Amino acid sequence: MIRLDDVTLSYKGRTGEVTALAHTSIDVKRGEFAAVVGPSGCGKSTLMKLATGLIRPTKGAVSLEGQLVTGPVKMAGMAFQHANLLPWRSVLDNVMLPLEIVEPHRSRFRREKAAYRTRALDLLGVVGLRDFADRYPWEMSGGMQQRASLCRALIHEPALLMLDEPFAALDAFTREELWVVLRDLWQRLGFTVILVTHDLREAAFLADTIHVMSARPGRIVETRTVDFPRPRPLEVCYEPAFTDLVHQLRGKIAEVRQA
Ligand SMILES: Nc1ncnc2c1ncn2[C@@H]1O[C@H](COP(=O)(O)OP(=O)(O)OP(=O)(O)O)[C@@H](O)[C@H]1O
Repeated sequence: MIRLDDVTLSYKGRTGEVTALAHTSIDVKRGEFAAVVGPSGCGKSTLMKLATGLIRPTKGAVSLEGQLVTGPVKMAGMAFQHANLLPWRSVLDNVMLPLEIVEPHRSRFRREKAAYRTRALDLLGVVGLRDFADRYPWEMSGGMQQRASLCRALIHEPALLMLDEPFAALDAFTREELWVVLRDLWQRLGFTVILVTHDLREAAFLADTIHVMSARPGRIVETRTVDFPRPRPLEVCYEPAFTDLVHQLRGKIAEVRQA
């Protein structure tokens, strides 16, 4: 589905060149849930920008469905640490925003507004916000806003969902609720995910594959397959095998931070 082939990315800053990623290769299969973890500043956000074509690699290649990525990709939905909902639009209108921008929906949106509205309401139903569709973002908690932001990222049915620390600003209980929401959305809709996170438990609970990155210049130093059976209940997080995996990941990150 998406491949980074021996990618290096250097930023040209005022104080010279900064190599954010060096010789990074990653291959995410269609429908796979991949997580990327690593120390602060290791280039996780850079990897997301490369994968969605927002920046071009200095060396190496990025391809999506076998096609070289040369500009911003349309088939990706994105969500970030802050929900960034527009305060003057209702939750429903926020969720429908990409439909007003992304082709081919944009051309159809006016004609088929009722059908799109039904799709948005269905999606809000899946994340438990059906009754809040007419509310405004400032009337909702951070967790509710992040649920709406996930719906907005998925409304145009992207094949690829890119998540950059989407739950980092939430308290521990809300974060776990949102893990379950994301797990259920992914199981129901079958999109491919790349999740960037500092939270090793989050990666271990949600992902099929975890890529561990080294400190700058970032590179993938380890890829782990997570084979806890699905559907995974939250209780899996209290099993010894889960705790062992999280400890091993933590150990690896500590090792590469010191390297
Ligand atoms: N536009 C830019 N110009 C120059 N340097 C940049 C630019 N964007 C990022 N960098 C540098 O590249 C490195 C990687 O940045 P990036 O944001 O990808 O890391 P990150 O792993 O997402 O960080 P964090 O975990 O702290 O969010 C950092 O050292 C950063 O300072």
